[in-house]
Amino acid sequence: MSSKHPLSEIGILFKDALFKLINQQYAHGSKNFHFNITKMSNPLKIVDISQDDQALVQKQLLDAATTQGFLFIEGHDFTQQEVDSLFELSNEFFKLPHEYKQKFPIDASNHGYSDFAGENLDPKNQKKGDPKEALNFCALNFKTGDSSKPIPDWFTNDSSREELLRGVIVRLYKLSIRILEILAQGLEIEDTDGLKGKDWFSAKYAPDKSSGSTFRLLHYPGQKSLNPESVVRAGAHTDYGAVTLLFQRENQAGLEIYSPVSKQWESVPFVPSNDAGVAPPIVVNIGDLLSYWTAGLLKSTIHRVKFPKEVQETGQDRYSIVFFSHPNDDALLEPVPCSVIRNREGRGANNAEVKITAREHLQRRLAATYGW
Ligand SMILES: O=C(O)CCC(=O)C(=O)O
Ligand SMILES: [Fe+2]
Repeated sequence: MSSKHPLSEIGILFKDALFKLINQQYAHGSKNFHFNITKMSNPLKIVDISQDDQALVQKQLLDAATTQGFLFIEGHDFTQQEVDSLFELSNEFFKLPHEYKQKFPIDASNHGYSDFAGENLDPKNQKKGDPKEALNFCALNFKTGDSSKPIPDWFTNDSSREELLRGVIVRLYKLSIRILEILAQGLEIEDTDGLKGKDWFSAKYAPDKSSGSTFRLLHYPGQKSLNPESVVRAGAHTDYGAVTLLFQRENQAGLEIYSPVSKQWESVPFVPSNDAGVAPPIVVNIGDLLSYWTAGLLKSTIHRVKFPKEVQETGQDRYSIVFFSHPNDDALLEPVPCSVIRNREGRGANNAEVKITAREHLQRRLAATYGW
């Protein structure tokens, strides 16, 4: 278990206070809170990471990461067919008998099947766990895409399922590293001890060393009979890692962010691809660890999943596929050597008295979520 440290405490106190404020507004039915959600517009930037002008990519990515903390990226190399197959796989898995899925219960490392109501992402404000089920793959080796922990044999008994899974896991890891390199360049991190500034974050991402990185399949059943305004499918939370990548599907909306810019809940829509063969833009967000590491410059934005009215009317299930990218467990979260972060004195990892590892950071966040 990690030892507590004052700055993280301050961060948690701040978040608790913010959650409380949000929930007070919620309880009082504040119009601003409920009805200012812009349904069809997209509050997030879409950044094409394959543009020739990489300096522009760096600027756009950094701008999004320091404002909304969420963005879409296009110019990745995932095909529509691949993402369709992945959702098909997830769909089929969740259709398997409940008794089968329960044979792989989620463990203390966050690996395995998390049953309905098994996870409470907002324990301070929500009595019951979220109405969703999930399958987490942890202890991942990114040279092979394998987990060193048991995963349901439904995947491993079929080579096409296993291949698909492994390939996607490795490529999501690589894409997250690419994003971290672009951010490092945008931040103009200095070269240190033979380490290029560009590699400051990614140097702590050895593919075969243990990390908190998690690949996750999620299923939120549709619930036609419920009141959409009152039901939360995934409680308000921030992600724990460095960056998160998320695939979602058309007509299965529900993701919302508490925007640091507008100070309101905003819907994250599904954005279709411009090219039929290419998968839609991927949702990317900054997690707590990277926010801590960058002394709060990059924003780890609170988000949740709800039942928007249209989804409540159709009774659509939501499936999402998420990759939480974390540095190696032993990565020391040392102050980032660049002027824009150095100037943020006394915050996050800039506090010289407080040096924690990525593993310590993760352990305390998981403990809060699952009530360990
Ligand atoms: O399903 C979603 O869109 C959100 C999932 C999420 O935020 C999470 O699992 O951390
Ligand atoms: Fe999340």
